[in-house]
Amino acid sequence: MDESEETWDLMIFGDRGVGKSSFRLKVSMEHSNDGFEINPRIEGPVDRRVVIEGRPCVLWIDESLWTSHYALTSERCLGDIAEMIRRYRYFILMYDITSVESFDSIDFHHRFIKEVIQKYPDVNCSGPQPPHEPSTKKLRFLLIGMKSDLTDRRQVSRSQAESLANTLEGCIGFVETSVKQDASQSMHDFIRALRSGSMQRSDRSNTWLKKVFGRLGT
Ligand SMILES: Nc1nc2c(ncn2[C@@H]2O[C@H](COP(=O)(O)OP(=O)(O)OP(=O)(O)O)[C@@H](O)[C@H]2O)c(=O)[nH]1
Repeated sequence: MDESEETWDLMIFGDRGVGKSSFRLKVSMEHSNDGFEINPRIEGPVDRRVVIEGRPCVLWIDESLWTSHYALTSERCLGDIAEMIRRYRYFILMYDITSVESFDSIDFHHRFIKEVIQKYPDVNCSGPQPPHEPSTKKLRFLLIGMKSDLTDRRQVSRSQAESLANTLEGCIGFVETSVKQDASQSMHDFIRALRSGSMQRSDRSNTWLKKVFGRLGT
């Protein structure tokens, strides 16, 4: 890997059927003509090279596959889940705008991630990426309302989602998107916001970023 490349590792959490795989596939396909490496593999993390604000980076996007099993999960499985989660520092909390149940589950997914990381600080991660520090303070979340094209079936309003994003610890913003629009844009906005965390407040000309950084307290 080019040393000037940044790596952004993200994992998507959300109920079954909210659109996690579709989102990853869409981001993957949208970048297939960037002139960078093409990896059509959708099983396992999507590893995609992109250029954001003129700087090359690698998006490493995975999704949680255990969603429906959390409550039934044994201690041993929870350890395995912790091992996976600790390879990621950035999380997308995804719901479907046509499903209030999936929206109601967001708080649960958010707590689950933090609790698992706190409970298993010493898991042995032997995968391709080293584990991150077991600190929940640095975790960053983006709330995504998927299927925004299905407005006639909407059950969750934008203002409800904005309120939730404001209350979730570590959540830096909220966007709605769908496979029928540019899904990568939300990804890029998220990464721009994370990347600019070290910028001075006066550098932040973008209103959306101002909102985000106001929340980060930087
Ligand atoms: N209209 C519309 N349909 C979508 C969108 N995203 C996903 N879908 C559909 O929603 C269904 C579920 O999408 P998936 O991507 O499989 O959802 P998932 O969260 O990965 O589901 P699990 O793997 O079961 O957890 C599929 O039929 C998709 O075609 C979207 O933005 N708009």
